[in-house]
Amino acid sequence: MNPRPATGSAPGRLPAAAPELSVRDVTVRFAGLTALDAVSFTVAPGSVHALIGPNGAGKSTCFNVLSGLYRPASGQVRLGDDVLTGLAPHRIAALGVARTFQNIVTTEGTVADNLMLGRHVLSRAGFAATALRLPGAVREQRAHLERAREIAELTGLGARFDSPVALLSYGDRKRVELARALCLEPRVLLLDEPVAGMNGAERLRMAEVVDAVRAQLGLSVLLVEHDMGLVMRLADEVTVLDFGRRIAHGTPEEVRRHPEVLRAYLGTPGEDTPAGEDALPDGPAAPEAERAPSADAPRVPDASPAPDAGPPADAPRADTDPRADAPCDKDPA
Ligand SMILES: Nc1ncnc2c1ncn2[C@@H]1O[C@H](COP(=O)(O)OP(=O)(O)OP(=O)(O)O)[C@@H](O)[C@H]1O
Repeated sequence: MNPRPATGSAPGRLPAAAPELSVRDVTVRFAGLTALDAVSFTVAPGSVHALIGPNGAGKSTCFNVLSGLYRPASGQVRLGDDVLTGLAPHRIAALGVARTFQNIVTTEGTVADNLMLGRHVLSRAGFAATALRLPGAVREQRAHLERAREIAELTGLGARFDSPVALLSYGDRKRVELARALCLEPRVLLLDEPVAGMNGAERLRMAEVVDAVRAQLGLSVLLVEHDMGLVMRLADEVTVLDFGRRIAHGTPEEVRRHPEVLRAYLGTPGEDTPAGEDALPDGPAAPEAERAPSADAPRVPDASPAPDAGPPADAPRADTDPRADAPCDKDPA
């Protein structure tokens, strides 16, 4: 495994160029349910790649595999030459893969405090040196603080750097979450529904920030998002999942007219949509209950594991369980 360049020694430095993130034939099962079925895709260096699909398609499960929360039953994830499959979340983060979560958990401390938490992984000074305020440790802290401030500026939080997070608007707090992930100096950023719950202005702001981050830091972004307007605007490539299978892949324009994608989202076969007409809505996807049901299956699978053979009781649900933030190393099968 290639050790990651030590950004801790030069906290202001740009991260090394993003290597390719490759997901190959990844399968995850929860008891009898196959949440991911031999899914493959590649996030090209420096690109924004969207992973979309209706509720229950397997997007969060895929993120949990990529960030080390779940171990797949089979398949492999690689970042350049490094195999990520089976590594603990903190080791994956140290190799340059950072993620945000759907639910905001940040309510404590100031923006600066939260961003410095993100820098913690890169710190070289030990606890004692920091506590004793030895000169080297003080210098390092100062450099990290400077870098955290730069990242706050980049994400539009510069003026809020010393503000308590609890006083920020929802959109600002979501950007604190993004900025905290960026403080790890990632080469690949996994964004899990970054605009969920935001109003139109906040969505636009987040889109601008993601654009700026990609352009200025040169990292790759893997985006899970229900807001098709955002996906179409930001993504270079899109992979579409449905019931754990990859049903389409291509540019945003290609997937929005793909018959399988139409079927999955709208419950209608592709030929019902006149040529040239957009397949997917530009705004946020309609709530699941408002969508037409698929011809052959319910669109909201039962999220509960089978009572007799489900995953461990403490397996994190990234979308509902705050413990999903806590590093763990569960095999869901
Ligand atoms: N911890 C778990 N235990 C049992 N089943 C699970 C677990 N996590 C996910 N599933 C199931 O796996 C399937 C994929 O779920 P996942 O959350 O990955 O979908 P998703 O595409 O992220 O959906 P959403 O858009 O609603 O977040 C669903 O059928 C879900 O019920």
